[in-house]
Amino acid sequence: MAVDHAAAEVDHLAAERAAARFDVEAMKIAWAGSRHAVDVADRMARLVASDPVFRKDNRTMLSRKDLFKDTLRKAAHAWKRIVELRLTEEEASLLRQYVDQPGYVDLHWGMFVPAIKGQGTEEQQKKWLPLAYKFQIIGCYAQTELGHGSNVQGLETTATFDPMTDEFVIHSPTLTSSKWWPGGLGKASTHAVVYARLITEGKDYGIHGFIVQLRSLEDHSPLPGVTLGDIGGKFGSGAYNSMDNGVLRFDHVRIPRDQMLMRLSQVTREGKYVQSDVPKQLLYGTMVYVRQSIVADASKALSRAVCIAVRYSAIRKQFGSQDGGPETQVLNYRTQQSRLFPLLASAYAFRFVGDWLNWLYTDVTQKLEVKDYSTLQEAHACTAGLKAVTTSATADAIEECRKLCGGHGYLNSSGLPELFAVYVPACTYEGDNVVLLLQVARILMKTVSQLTSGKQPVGTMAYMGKVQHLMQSKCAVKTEAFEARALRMAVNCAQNIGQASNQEEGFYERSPDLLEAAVAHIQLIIVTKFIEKVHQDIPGHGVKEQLQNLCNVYALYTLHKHLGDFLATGSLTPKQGALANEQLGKLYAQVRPNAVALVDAFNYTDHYLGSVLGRYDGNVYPALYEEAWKDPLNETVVPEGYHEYLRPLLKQQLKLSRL
Ligand SMILES: CCCCC/C=C\C/C=C\C/C=C\C/C=C\CCCC(=O)SCCNC(=O)CCNC(=O)[C@H](O)C(C)(C)COP(=O)(O)OP(=O)(O)OC[C@H]1O[C@@H](n2cnc3c(N)ncnc32)[C@H](O)[C@@H]1OP(=O)(O)O
Ligand SMILES: Cc1cc2nc3c(=O)[nH]c(=O)nc-3n(C[C@H](O)[C@H](O)[C@H](O)COP(=O)(O)OP(=O)(O)OC[C@H]3O[C@@H](n4cnc5c(N)ncnc54)[C@H](O)[C@@H]3O)c2cc1C
Repeated sequence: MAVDHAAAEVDHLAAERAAARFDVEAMKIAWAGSRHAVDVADRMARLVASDPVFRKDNRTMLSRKDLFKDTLRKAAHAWKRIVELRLTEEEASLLRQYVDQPGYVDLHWGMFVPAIKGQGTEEQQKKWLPLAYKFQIIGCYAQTELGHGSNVQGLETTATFDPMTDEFVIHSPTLTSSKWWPGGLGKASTHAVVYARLITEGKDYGIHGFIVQLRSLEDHSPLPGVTLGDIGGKFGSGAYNSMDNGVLRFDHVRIPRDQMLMRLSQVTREGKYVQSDVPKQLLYGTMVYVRQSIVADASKALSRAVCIAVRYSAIRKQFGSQDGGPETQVLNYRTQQSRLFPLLASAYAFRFVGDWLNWLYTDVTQKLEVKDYSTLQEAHACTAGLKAVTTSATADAIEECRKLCGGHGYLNSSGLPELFAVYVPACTYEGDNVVLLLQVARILMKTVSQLTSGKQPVGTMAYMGKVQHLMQSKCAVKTEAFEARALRMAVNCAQNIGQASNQEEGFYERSPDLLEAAVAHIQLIIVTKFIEKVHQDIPGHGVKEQLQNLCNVYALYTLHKHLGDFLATGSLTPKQGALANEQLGKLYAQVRPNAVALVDAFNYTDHYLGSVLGRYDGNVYPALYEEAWKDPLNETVVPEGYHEYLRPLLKQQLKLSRL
């Protein structure tokens, strides 16, 4: 009976796949970006999935110590494979992604190396990068302190130049100046890029980066004057606990002068501070780089959750049978569709805006090389804003996917609890989302204030130049409604701030509204980039149509969810709002037969998904049943503790009942 039932579920996914109205292989290419991208990702995913060292199904059952050791083992094994197989940078980075276990390597490659590349001189790069590339040193990014994370200018660690010895003295003057949070710092790193206040000739020049060795390269013990360790267990079982986020204190630790990252500014042998002719914000360049990669990462995390929820919703049946006929797949419920399909559309939306952001980042970097700083603000606003909007939406969506899977979604074996626990700090790290949106809002206010002086906004702000038209128009076209909403919200905020006695006070008072204006601006960017994508030539039977549908779903769902904004700003009439909702229902019906194929296009292996509910073959129930028995609690039939705590209790009850 159980076996028959399982076979029927497997057939269900086959039937879903057969019903799809587009070419899945071509959609894989549209999702990944090219045939090459599909092939290389597929190869790396299979390499990881087929290697027993990379097994991760027991991860949530490991103690913190075992989990950490497992992470070290996986990282070392991954490196061995990368070297043995002579993998390219692209292949190696994909391999690490598919290993799918947060660890020191993420910060080594993701922040330590980029910080040296972005802020080190050529000479410094020549010295340090080869060591890092060969893992002769392991580095992390030590910026945040116990007392300050968001307010980078408020950091307290000092780097005081000593002209007598030509050294900097790195010191933690207070408890709150202890470095706190850097990943890889707690147990693994030998070096760090440390951000500290540069003091020379008695003057504080603010925050600068320094390369500091922390541990002996012989026996890994902390160097004299360095105190360091792990900051303790974090949210969720397994999850981010594989990472050794650390604490670090310095007691007058000396480093040579040439370990200050000197691309942006220098200290001479005599102790003179020299500022290069580059904007000082380039100090924040590593954060900009990581924020853009976090946007690409959002679509990965979201698509994994959606893949699990869609496949399981096609398998799961509840109600709907009369006189013993088949029950309804929960995917057929309109409510399930209206909760799930916008998330599917968001995964595609974030994927494409992530690609565009990567293009923008590359373009800005090339301009910086030739000292063109004109697009720096645009890069900051787009990376900060998109990082904030996509990570918040993704964290919420993973939790929604858990609920969409009912009770079984709460099991670790569904993969969703761990995915959520690993993902949710993305709303905080690399800039708290609210803090980042307020940065976007500042730039919006600056842009609005310049409109009257005739300065034409450029890039993603260009629409604000159509101020006359957008403030008055009735919007018939979808993008125009998004533009009008964003602009009118920004202009409202600017007018309200203008009425305050001083600008800063006004900004502070209006910050909740500013946050919403920033979200509106960023959502406009996401919608615009999705539309631009579907206007491109996209090969493959039915692929463009599916993407067009998803683009409409994303835009109309966003519009529906924020209808209050559109109505309050007069960007849409209530009637248009109601029509949009009607339309959305029709679009869901078009997505329905394609849903399983649309998540197949992500091309994830079962290993990477890590979910019994999201299995490609749909064989969910036997897998769930089998998985339960693997829990250490089931190693014995009678639990440990029975003799101490259950038996005496039960015997006591027996005695009492005999009384
Ligand atoms: C396992 C899953 C991993 C998934 C990740 C996937 C991929 C990532 C790859 C690798 C990474 C690996 C693992 C990732 C895991 C964890 C990593 C976490 C690492 C960290 O977590 S690492 C610490 C990050 N910590 C922050 O993120 C602090 C946030 N806090 C700030 O960032 C600033 O502190 C701010 C901006 C709030 C205020 O700063 P402020 O007070 O100095 O500035 P102010 O507001 O006065 O602005 C003055 C002028 O600078 C401009 N401006 C500001 N920022 C700029 C920028 N970035 N670029 C260009 N211009 C900028 C303004 O627009 C203005 O311009 P103007 O003068 O023209 O108006
Ligand atoms: C898993 C994880 C990994 C990390 N890895 C690293 C790392 O490798 N290296 C590193 O240096 N750091 C790392 N960090 C630190 C991280 O970058 C900071 O935690 C982050 O920048 C937020 O700063 P905070 O903790 O000071 O938050 P706070 O700024 O203290 O935020 C607390 C609250 O105050 C609000 N708030 C703060 N300022 C304002 C404002 N101006 N206006 C309105 N509201 C405000 C925030 O919205 C939030 O609600 C990591 C953090 C985590 C969780």
